[in-house]
Amino acid sequence: MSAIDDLPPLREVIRQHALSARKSLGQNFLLDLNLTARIARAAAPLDDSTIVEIGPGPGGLTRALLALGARRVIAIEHDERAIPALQDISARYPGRLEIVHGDAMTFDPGPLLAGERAKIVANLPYNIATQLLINWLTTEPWPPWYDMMVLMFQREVGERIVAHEDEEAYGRLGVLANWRCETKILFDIAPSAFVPPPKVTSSVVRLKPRAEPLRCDRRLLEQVAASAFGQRRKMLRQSLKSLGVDPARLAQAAGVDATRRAETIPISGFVAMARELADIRKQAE
Ligand SMILES: C[S@@+](CC[C@H](N)C(=O)[O-])C[C@H]1O[C@@H](n2cnc3c(N)ncnc32)[C@H](O)[C@@H]1O
Repeated sequence: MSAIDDLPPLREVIRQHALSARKSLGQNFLLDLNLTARIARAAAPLDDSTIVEIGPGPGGLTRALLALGARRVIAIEHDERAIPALQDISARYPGRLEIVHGDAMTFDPGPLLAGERAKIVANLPYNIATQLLINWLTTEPWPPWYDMMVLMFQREVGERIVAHEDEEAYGRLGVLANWRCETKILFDIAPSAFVPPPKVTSSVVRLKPRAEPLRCDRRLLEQVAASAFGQRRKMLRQSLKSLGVDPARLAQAAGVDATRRAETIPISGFVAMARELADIRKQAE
């Protein structure tokens, strides 16, 4: 019997449903239910909450979320082989698990949530993890439909998500993530905890949406960050040329030193430049 419920151990579930891991689906399963419970607890309080889980696979994290009290779990899984295993979990927790056989890249949970607040919790498939996060971070309107995200990434991606100015991992992802959310790496998980083990260590990251991020146009902020970090070793007066405006004028109007490099500019500096870019482009119309 497992630590968290009276369902069969995950190794048995995997054998029973012939769920041999597929690399193309980013499948690295977590079989230790104490670890999945630790991830689920990071999204506390779970009582009364609705969880959107991406990629439940054989259901280790799903079981932890339900056993720890999540009122409703909407689980989106691409691999049809996992659906019967998830149906067994649903039978153990009647009315609390909704299984969606679909692609998280295109699935919109809006209609299922019908205005209900939710949290996103997932051990993400690494091949699409960053793109999924960007999709959630660029959701409009803001504040978004979720109150919290607790997500597992390769540690290198986790470091980019939480990075601020003057840190090596600081880049476009850090600007976007920390502009809109408070971010934190909670703990690491060693490759040996997974079946099959990935090549690198994983990190569990929590992101809490800011109610009022510094005001600017999200698309322009992304453009400025992409342009500045596209040539991260160059001064802004060079790297911002791709925006099609005078970089020195833009930086000066934003109160930013154009001889500095992208990696030294705080998020407030990028926001200021995005706002000035909007003004300069409007004047040019
Ligand atoms: C890293 S595994 C995690 C499995 C399970 N949650 C665990 O912790 O053991 C990623 C899961 O995402 C699923 N997946 C991959 N691509 C997907 C997609 N586009 N949409 C939904 N699920 C996907 C995989 O089939 C797999 O079950």
